[in-house]
Amino acid sequence: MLGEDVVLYLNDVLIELGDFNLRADLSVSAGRKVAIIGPSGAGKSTLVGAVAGFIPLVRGHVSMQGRDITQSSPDQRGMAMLFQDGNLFPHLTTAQNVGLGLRPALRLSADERRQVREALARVGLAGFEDRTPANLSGGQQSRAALARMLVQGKPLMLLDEPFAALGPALRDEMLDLVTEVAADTEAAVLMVTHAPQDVRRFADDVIFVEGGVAHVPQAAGALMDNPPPALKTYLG
Ligand SMILES: Nc1ncnc2c1ncn2[C@@H]1O[C@H](COP(=O)(O)OP(=O)(O)OP(=O)(O)O)[C@@H](O)[C@H]1O
Repeated sequence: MLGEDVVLYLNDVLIELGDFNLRADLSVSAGRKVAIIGPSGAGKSTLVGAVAGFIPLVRGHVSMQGRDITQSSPDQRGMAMLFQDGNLFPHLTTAQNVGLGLRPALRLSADERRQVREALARVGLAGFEDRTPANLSGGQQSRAALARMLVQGKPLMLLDEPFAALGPALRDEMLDLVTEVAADTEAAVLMVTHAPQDVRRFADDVIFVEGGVAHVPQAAGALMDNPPPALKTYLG
């Protein structure tokens, strides 16, 4: 039996995309920050896509907090997601983009509008409510997307290289903000990244994806200090 604090469980999962296969049999505990790393083309985005429900499984089951979501659509899975691009709708204001996290139809109550304002203030965007994304910097756009995750308050946040386009200092700021948002909402985080320094800054655990397998999460510090051969080769 799995412990009660397991938020995500991939049970004997097999994913196939054309000739590509990926296996995963692992769990993520509540509140853990997990980096997904591995060589290009190893299947990191595929793993996240399967967890999010965009890629069907050939075999196995995905559970969230004990609920089998294998057949659930992405919007029914109870996760918040952030991807590399396209996180904000260009025709909506910052406040509306965040409000979508509460209500897809955007008819917010006074209390929900207050939540949106508070979330924007929490990520350093007070006063930016009425701007559209085109009038925000890259870092501000990332902050707005994180504010949306904050109001969603889901137990799992999935991020696929959301800050790849930002410079190193800004990336560090955003990773710290993800940590704060996750702490506020007590969410676990699964984040794809290419950068070993991101792992050290952010992650409690690492899922190493390589050779057609998403390996079980291992403690980040010990793994990075003493990587097994395949990880050592990847890290260079
Ligand atoms: N729709 C598809 N049909 C067939 N093969 C696919 C499809 N999508 C991805 N693949 C293949 O699946 C493998 C894993 O791709 P994926 O994007 O998950 O890798 P990744 O580890 O995220 O890579 P990167 O670090 O370069 O972003 C690759 O070999 C890719 O070519």
